[in-house]
Amino acid sequence: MIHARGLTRHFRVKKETVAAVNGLDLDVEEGELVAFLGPNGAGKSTSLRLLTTLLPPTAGTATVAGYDIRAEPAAARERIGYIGQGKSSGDYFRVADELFSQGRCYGLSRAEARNRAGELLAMLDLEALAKRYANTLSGGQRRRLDIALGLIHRPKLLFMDEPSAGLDPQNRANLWEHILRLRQEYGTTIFLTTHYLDEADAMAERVLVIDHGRVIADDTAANLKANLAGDLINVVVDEPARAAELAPPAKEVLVDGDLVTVRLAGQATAALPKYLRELYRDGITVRSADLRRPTLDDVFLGLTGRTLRESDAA
Ligand SMILES: Nc1ncnc2c1ncn2[C@@H]1O[C@H](COP(=O)(O)OP(=O)(O)OP(=O)(O)O)[C@@H](O)[C@H]1O
Repeated sequence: MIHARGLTRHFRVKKETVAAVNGLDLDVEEGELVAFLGPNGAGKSTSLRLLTTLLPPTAGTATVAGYDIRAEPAAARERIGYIGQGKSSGDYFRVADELFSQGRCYGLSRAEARNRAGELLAMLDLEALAKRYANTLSGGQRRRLDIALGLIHRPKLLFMDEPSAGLDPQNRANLWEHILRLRQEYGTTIFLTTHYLDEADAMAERVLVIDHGRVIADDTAANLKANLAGDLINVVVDEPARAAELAPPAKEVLVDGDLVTVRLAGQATAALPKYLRELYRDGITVRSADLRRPTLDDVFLGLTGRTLRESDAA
C-alpha cells in the first residue's frame, strides 16, 4: 500500500540545506496499522507530506495506494485520506453541512454525499452533533470530525499526523475505539504518527522509528523491546558505589543518590535475585528492589540516545 525507496526532501534555510527526509525506505501492506515514531524534527511530518503528495520530493520514489506520487499524484490523492495536525473543518460550518460539502468537492452526487455524511456521523458518534457549528465542539469531538472528513471519499489508506495530540486520556481512548472500528469495518490501512509510545505499543501492529530523516528500526513493538532494550533493575541501597561495582554484566550502570539502575542487555528475570544475593553477601543493605521490563521509550533511548519525553521537552 505504501512503498518508498530513497525518499528525500531537502529544505534551503538561510543558505544551509536541511535534510528533513534523507533516503527513507518503507513498506506498508494493505490493512496494516503502522505507527511512525521519532523525536522532534526527525522528519515524520515531512515524510507524511511527501507520501500524501502535499510536497514534492527532492529525490527518491514512492508509490501510495498503487500510484507513483510524482507521476500520478492526483490518482494517489483520490485513494488516500490525510488528517493533519490542523483542523480540517471550517469553524463556522455545521458538522453535517461540512461533511456534505466536502463530499461534493470529491465529486460525490448530492444523494451520495448525504448518505456518506450520514454513515460517517453514525460511525464516529457525531449524530447528536450534526447541527452544531464546528467551533463549538470539544477537542475530542473535533478530532472525530477531522477523521470523518478524512474518510469522506472512502480512502483505502489513511494517514494521521498525531491524531490524539492534546486529548485527555478518556478522549484518547474513545478516539482509538473509533480508529479500531474503522479498520474492522472498512479494512482501512492506517499509517500514523504519535508521541504517545504506550499508544503505539498497544495499538500498532508494526512500529517504524525514524531519526535524522531515515528509518532506523522497523518491527513489532514486542520484538523491538525484546531485541533492542534490556530489562532494568533498580535497587535502593546504603552503599551505592559498592553496589554498582557488584552489578551483573550490563549495558549501563547508573548511580543517582542511593538508587542504582542496571540496564541489562536482554531479558534477565533471574538477574535480580542473583544480584540481591551478591549485595547481601557483601553486607549491603537493600531498601527496595525491582525489575522492570523495557518500554518503547527504552527502545527509543537505545536507538536515538534520547527518550521521547526528553525530545518533547527540547
Ligand atoms: N518548510 C520547511 N522549511 C525548512 N525546514 C523545514 C521545513 N519543514 C520542516 N523542516 C525541518 O525539517 C526537519 C524535519 O521536520 P519535521 O516537521 O518533518 O519533523 P517531525 O519529526 O514531524 O517533528 P515534530 O515531532 O516536532 O512534529 C526539522 O529540522 C525541521 O526544522
